[in-house]
Amino acid sequence: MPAMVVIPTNGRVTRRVAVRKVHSILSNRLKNGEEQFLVRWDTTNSTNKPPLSWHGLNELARCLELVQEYLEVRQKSRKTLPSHVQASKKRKSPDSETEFERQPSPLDRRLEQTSRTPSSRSTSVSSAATSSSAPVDVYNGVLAEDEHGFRYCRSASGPDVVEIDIRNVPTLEMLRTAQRSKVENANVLIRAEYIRRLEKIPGRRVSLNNIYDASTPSLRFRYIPDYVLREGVFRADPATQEGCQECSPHMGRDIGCEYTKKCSCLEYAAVDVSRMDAQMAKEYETAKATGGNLMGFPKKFPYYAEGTKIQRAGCLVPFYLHSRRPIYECNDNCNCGPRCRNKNVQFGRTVELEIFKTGSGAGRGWGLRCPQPLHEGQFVDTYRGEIITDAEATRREDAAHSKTKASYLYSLDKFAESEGLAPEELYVVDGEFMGGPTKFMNHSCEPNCRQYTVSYNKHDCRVYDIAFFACREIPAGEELTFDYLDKEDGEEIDDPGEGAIPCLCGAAKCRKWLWT
Ligand SMILES: C[S@@+](CC[C@H](N)C(=O)[O-])C[C@H]1O[C@@H](n2cnc3c(N)ncnc32)[C@H](O)[C@@H]1O
Repeated sequence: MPAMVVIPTNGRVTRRVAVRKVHSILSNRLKNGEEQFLVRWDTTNSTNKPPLSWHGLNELARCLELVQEYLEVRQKSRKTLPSHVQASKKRKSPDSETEFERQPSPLDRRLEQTSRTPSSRSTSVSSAATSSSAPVDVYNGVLAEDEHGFRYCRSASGPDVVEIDIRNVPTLEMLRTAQRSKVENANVLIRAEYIRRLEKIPGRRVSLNNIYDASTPSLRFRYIPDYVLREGVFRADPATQEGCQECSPHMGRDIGCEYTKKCSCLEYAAVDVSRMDAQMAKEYETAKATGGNLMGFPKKFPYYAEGTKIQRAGCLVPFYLHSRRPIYECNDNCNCGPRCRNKNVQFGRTVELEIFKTGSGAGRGWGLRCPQPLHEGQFVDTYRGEIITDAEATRREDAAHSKTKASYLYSLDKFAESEGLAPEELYVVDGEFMGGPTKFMNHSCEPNCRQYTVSYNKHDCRVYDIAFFACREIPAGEELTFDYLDKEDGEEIDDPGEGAIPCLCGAAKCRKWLWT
């Protein structure tokens, strides 16, 4: 059942609009001091006269996404409006549409004229406005309520209906009014809604900070705790998720599976040559040369244990930090217990994060930072999103017509070479429309974080986690960045390609372009 739709506001009753019937928002105005938005309603047939009606923010509380999209377009078009539409700079932000000098377009004049003659009928414009001064509230329809009590506008015609052709909307008059009408309350509500959603993210607090303008990141973006698998994407059968069985069942944060040398989760982990005697080192060299089994050799554990270097507990050890080796964590099927120190990323984020506006001077849009200092090797968060096929990723990239799209796409290609996977067999994570706060991590040519492959199932070479770790000590409040290119030192770098985005990371060794 839908939530209650009638809410009392200042003694009045407000009905929410039927969100699913809303097509888009086309304009804004102030009426009696209230910020209102012109809603275009969906129709079953294509028509040049779809129903349109003006509604206040109380009624639109459930379609703030559309209000935000409209405001973004309005903001962009403000810069490109012809001068005769732009507000005179001499006048100071009038609060009401009656406060500025009007220069009605022919259509506006007609609307105005017909609204004064209720009985007149016109093929394109008619009106039932009872007062000549009353602004028109509904076009091409009449207000109605659906079966749940939500308000909408349905198509109607007749002498009482003001008609308008959608091709003329917004009219010049509407554009002028819109440009001069404040939208402060809308911006405040949009920001509050975004913060409400951030508060629902599991784990430590994620906050929003923008000292530069009234904008808020898109409400279209959905925060999700785990990957969303799209068509044609499959995870390996959970039965293949082998757990280590020969490890002791009481592994804790201070001791881990590697001491048994039999941990099958660490089977593919890096071998720790420093813990071998001469005999074992010889056997290891032979096994390596002949492709033999490396089980039984001591393995390098990815994370520092509790109690050894207390400051660094859970941080990546330098060997992993400075390599591109995948990290294999223990999983639910392991014998080692829930607190095994070889479990870290799977417990999720443990640091606070802040999404912040970098400012027009910086030019990187929104960014991410941590209000507390981070240690070298400390886990920050994973990258989340929809997992799509390689073909779907190509389709989305082509449809986007912009290099920006590529910066949200991560190919899960870590095991492509070792497992002989063809490019078209690979999956891609798209974090543009749904994901986590790491969506806001910008690129730097001298980054303070790096992305690592973390797997919980060595038999699934196509679905694994991408986890960000601090690659050096990071002071509180420093922007968290990583290198979008992520090449090995000395590895050849391709040309950035046509339409490449200039890099604004500001690093001394900046490569000047964003390789997306
Ligand atoms: C994954 S998003 C990061 C969040 C983004 N800044 C935002 O406001 O939503 C990647 C996009 O951010 C911008 N960006 C990231 N790093 C940048 C950099 N070093 N210089 C310029 N733009 C950058 C580019 O537009 C890029 O396509």
